[in-house]
Amino acid sequence: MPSLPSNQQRAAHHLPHTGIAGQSEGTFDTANPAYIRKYLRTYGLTPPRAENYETQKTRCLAQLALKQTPIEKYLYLSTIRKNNVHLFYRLITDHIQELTPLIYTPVVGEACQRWSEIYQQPEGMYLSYEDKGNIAAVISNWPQPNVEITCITDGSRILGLGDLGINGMGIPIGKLSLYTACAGIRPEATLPLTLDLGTGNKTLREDPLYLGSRRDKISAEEEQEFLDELMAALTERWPGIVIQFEDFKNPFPALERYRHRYTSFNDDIQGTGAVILGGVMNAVKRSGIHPKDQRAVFFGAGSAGVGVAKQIVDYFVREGLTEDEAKACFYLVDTKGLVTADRGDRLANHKIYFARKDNNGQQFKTLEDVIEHVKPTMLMGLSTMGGVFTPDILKKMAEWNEHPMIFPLSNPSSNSECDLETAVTHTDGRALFASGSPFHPVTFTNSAGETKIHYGGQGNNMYVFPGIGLGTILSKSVEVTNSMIFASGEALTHCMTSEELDRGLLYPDITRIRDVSVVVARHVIRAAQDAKVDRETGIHGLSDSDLDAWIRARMYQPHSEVASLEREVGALLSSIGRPFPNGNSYFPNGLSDDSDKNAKL
Ligand SMILES: NC(=O)C1=CN([C@@H]2O[C@H](COP(=O)(O)OP(=O)(O)OC[C@H]3O[C@@H](n4cnc5c(N)ncnc54)[C@H](O)[C@@H]3O)[C@@H](O)[C@H]2O)C=CC1
Ligand SMILES: CC(=O)C(=O)O
Ligand SMILES: [Mg+2]
Repeated sequence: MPSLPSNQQRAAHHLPHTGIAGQSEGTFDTANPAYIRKYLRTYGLTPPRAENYETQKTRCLAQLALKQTPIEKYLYLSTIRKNNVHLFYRLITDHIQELTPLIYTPVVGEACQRWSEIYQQPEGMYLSYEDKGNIAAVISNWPQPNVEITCITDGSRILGLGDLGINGMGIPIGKLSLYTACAGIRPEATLPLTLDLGTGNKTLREDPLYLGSRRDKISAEEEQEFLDELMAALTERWPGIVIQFEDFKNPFPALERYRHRYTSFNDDIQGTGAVILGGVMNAVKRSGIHPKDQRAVFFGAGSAGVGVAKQIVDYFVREGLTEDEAKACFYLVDTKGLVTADRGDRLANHKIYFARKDNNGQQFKTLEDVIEHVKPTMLMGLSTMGGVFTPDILKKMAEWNEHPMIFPLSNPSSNSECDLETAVTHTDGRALFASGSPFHPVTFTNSAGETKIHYGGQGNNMYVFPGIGLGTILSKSVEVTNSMIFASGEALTHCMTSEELDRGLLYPDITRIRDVSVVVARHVIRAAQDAKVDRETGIHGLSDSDLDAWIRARMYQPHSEVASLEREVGALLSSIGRPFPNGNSYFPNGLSDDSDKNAKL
């Protein structure tokens, strides 16, 4: 007769509660019925009543409401994730719109600024420059055996907040929480990773509470050697792992070096490029202006600015423009003004592609000058400079365009180049608007006396990276190709409902993000198949609806965790000829099988 699992087997199945994100496995879930608690050996360790999800949620939301500050709310939610990971994800998925700003931008920005001050528990892995030569050994300390995706930062450019060193850990944790909440990647398959490679932030280095090394930032060559060892160590331990780079100050060299060698992508260049591509495709359609007549001013010519501009070039080329014609639609601006070939400074490599050569020796120093010169149809903000899209600039955009595209994309909210209300007010309610961080809807009466509620789109890579990760994992792709990235952004245009279009949205309603991630993942899988980088060949012949169903069946559902535990225990009981217990009451006869005497409560 098959025996009940030994304590060791149970322990392996339900890893001990160490406080690492994703590890609590619902062990102490107050929704677990008594016989499950007995199976898990947690009977008596939680209050007696087995409650339903709604009751749990009511309590959590009431406790959350009692927290006074955003950081208190952030910490409260982190504690729930630590104590009961499934409850955390039930809360987030059921209240995605209200709770995402607390675990992601904008509040994660403040959490990172204060990370060493508010630190309470381990939630990810830290690797230091001193670990060079031993990275594989350190990685072997990560207790979860089956990691499928990691998000890595060195903290050197956290949102628009600058170099925060290891305090940037909030970002990998927040991003990976969204992989789980939005795309159903199992929590224990995610690894938040922060590199302690020194920091150029002197204030942090001198802060006695700072939890990272006091060294100055290592050189680019040292960083490359470190990353070479890290990439090899990660794939050695978890072959097939998807590696997402996030919030590095200069991410271009690593992207070029690893994109064809590892299953990796850069979220700030590629994920942002894709998500804004999706919003721009919708906005261009709405504006009625053909791509050849579009003129785009990008305030900010860094990783995100260049990544976004390049994706839109690809889109314009697909719409019939030559690459030169498409490129000519873009005017990039950095701290020194319009990026031109003859500006007199040595341009960083990533800017050279977009450097203007048609300026006849004239240089344009300020955003206002560039705007007067270009009279753009779209204005993108990826500069980290809050409030630079002034009422004057917005009024001009509305003078020149029936539907000006205004995309202040810098994070967090305080760095947004303008807010929704300012954009709506100074364009007489005609702006096509998307921002990196969310803004509340605005009610506005225009000059014709019409009153309308305006909803800003959230042009944030969170609409695509979860689906990119899911599609890449499920298709077992060896590489994340440009075509997979483009497909993820284009997928967003296929997700809009007629009701969302009527509301003037450029992005699907965030409450539908899990459905959206399925569509994004499907498009990513199809692109991987076309590029022949996938290894999951069994799904090649599936129709779209069958592929969607196949994807959904593989997504983690936090609402099904108790049920799946019940199935597990039920199968175990029937295999040893025990009746399945009725209701939540009591485990018949206790777990007193001879093979596992200690299991008896
Ligand atoms: N909405 C989204 O999904 C995303 C938003 N972002 C946001 O975009 C911003 C920029 O990120 P990255 O491009 O990665 O940073 P970056 O540091 O690579 O680039 C910043 C760019 O802004 C320019 N800039 C800075 N101050 C300026 C000033 N006073 N005047 C003119 N130009 C100025 C810099 O010259 C540089 O070209 C950040 O706030 C980040 O949060 C980044 C990725 C995704
Ligand atoms: C959203 C994001 O990735 C950023 O602001 O860096
Ligand atoms: Mg980022």
